[in-house]
Amino acid sequence: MCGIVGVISRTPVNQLIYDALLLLQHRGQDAAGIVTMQGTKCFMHKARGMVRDVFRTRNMRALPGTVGLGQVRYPTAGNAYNEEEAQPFYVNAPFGIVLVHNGNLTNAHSLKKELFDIDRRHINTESDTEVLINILAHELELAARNLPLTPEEIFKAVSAVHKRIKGSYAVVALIAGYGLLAFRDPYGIRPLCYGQAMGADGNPEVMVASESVALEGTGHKLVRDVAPGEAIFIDLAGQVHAKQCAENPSLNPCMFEFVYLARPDSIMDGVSVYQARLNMGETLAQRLISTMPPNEIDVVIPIPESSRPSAMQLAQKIGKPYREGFVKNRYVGRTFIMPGQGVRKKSVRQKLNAIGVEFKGRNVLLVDDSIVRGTTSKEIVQMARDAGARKVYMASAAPPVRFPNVYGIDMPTKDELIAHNRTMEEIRQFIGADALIYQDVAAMKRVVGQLNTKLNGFEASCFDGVYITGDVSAADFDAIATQRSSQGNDEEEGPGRSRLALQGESDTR
Ligand SMILES: O=P(O)(O)OC[C@H]1O[C@H](OP(=O)(O)OP(=O)(O)O)[C@H](O)[C@@H]1O
Ligand SMILES: NC(=O)CC[C@H](N)C(=O)O
Ligand SMILES: [Mg+2]
Repeated sequence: MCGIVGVISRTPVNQLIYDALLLLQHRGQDAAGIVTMQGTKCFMHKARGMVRDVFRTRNMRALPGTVGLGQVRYPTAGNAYNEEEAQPFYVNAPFGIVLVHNGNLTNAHSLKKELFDIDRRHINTESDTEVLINILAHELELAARNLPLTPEEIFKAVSAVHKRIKGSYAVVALIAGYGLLAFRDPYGIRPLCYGQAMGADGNPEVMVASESVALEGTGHKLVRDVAPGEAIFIDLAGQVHAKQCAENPSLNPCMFEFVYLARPDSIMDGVSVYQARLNMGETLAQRLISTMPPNEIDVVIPIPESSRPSAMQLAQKIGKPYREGFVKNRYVGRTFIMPGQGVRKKSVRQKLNAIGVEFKGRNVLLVDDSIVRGTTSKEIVQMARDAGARKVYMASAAPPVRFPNVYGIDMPTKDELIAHNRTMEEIRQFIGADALIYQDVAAMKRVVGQLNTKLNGFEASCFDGVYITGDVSAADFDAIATQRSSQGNDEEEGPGRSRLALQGESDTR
């Protein structure tokens, strides 16, 4: 889950894209990049780090033009430390294409070989996005017959891309001299929406983004989500052309977006993320009431940040006070999307600190949105005990995460998941809680699904083991897991340099 954005305006877009990326920062903390286009010339700046660290005044000045796109990266292929894998990617032919991608291709390894052997294209990084842009370039080359390039030809190329690539992808691409292309995989796994605003000169401006919060926060009005399999092409005059390019599209957004990834103030595929989290809290409360007497609980405490809506609703439902027992250091990013277990573990303690008075002598119910590797829960339960809690119960607003994810969440192997091959009792012992309660898979799907009856289902493979695209082979799983683990994502940054420091450091460029 990276954050992507693209915009077509009549006035400079560098600041607008920067602002949108800041609003999408929660989707990727490892690298950021922007490309703008003036005439047919493209300008790019990308580097490792958070948005505020990557773009300095002089970088912003070097991004002229009224069309552009940007990305914040959370790697699911390749390596967090490789600057060359930061997005956007660029190919010079045909026309000049710049592309940003959120998702993960499950057949990147075989496509890479096909690109070299048949299409005569060389891929120089481990990034699946480099594969994707080359497939698009190849298909656009075949589809474009005469100049000028038409939207129909572009859509033909996207149809061909859908046939070749597998996995999840929300894409924004800039075609030099023509405009902005956006498309979404046929299952609608990763989110993509677009909106409009009156530009500074009174002309309409169109923005495409991963989440509606990026549109809203930059003064754009959400028009709609891009449909699964659909492509939209926005020409340089700001006119939006749209076409369904997939044969059997079906809307199955990633459940983990609603559980954790997205911001609560976003509306995704017609579902309010905030409401989804409230509903999960409510149904978790019902489950709790039926398995454990609420009277044994003195207080409900959320594990900041993402669990707050669920914890609040749960507390209200069981009639117990909701208290903020942990303070979050606002300068530490999200731990789950940090690369490497070592840094994730260290970061939990640096990110959260207990307020003793909320724990002392009490039976506390800690609520998190999800328990994935158990890094957070294990630390937090101990912190609650250290702060004087009598009993520490733990509740997860999502069901156990038992299966790897291959669609854009970086958990490619079963063994890293705390709930894989462990009984409830074993998980409880691992995290050290006095009791442990999880959401139920069917209940979660029901209470989120009821928020938009037009959804065909969810991509919820990490919870139920069902891979929605139905085409992930054992070899694909192996290739993805091997590729990730061979990339040294757990490596230290260098003498004395922690990842945390890197994320917040200022530089004097
Ligand atoms: O079991 P784990 O492997 O620890 O993963 C799950 C935890 O990670 C996430 O928090 P994170 O700190 O990333 O972000 P948040 O501030 O949005 O909650 C999530 O909200 C859980 O707290
Ligand atoms: N999380 C994502 O969407 C990652 C995009 C792409 N697979 C990368 O690793 O850069
Ligand atoms: Mg959390």
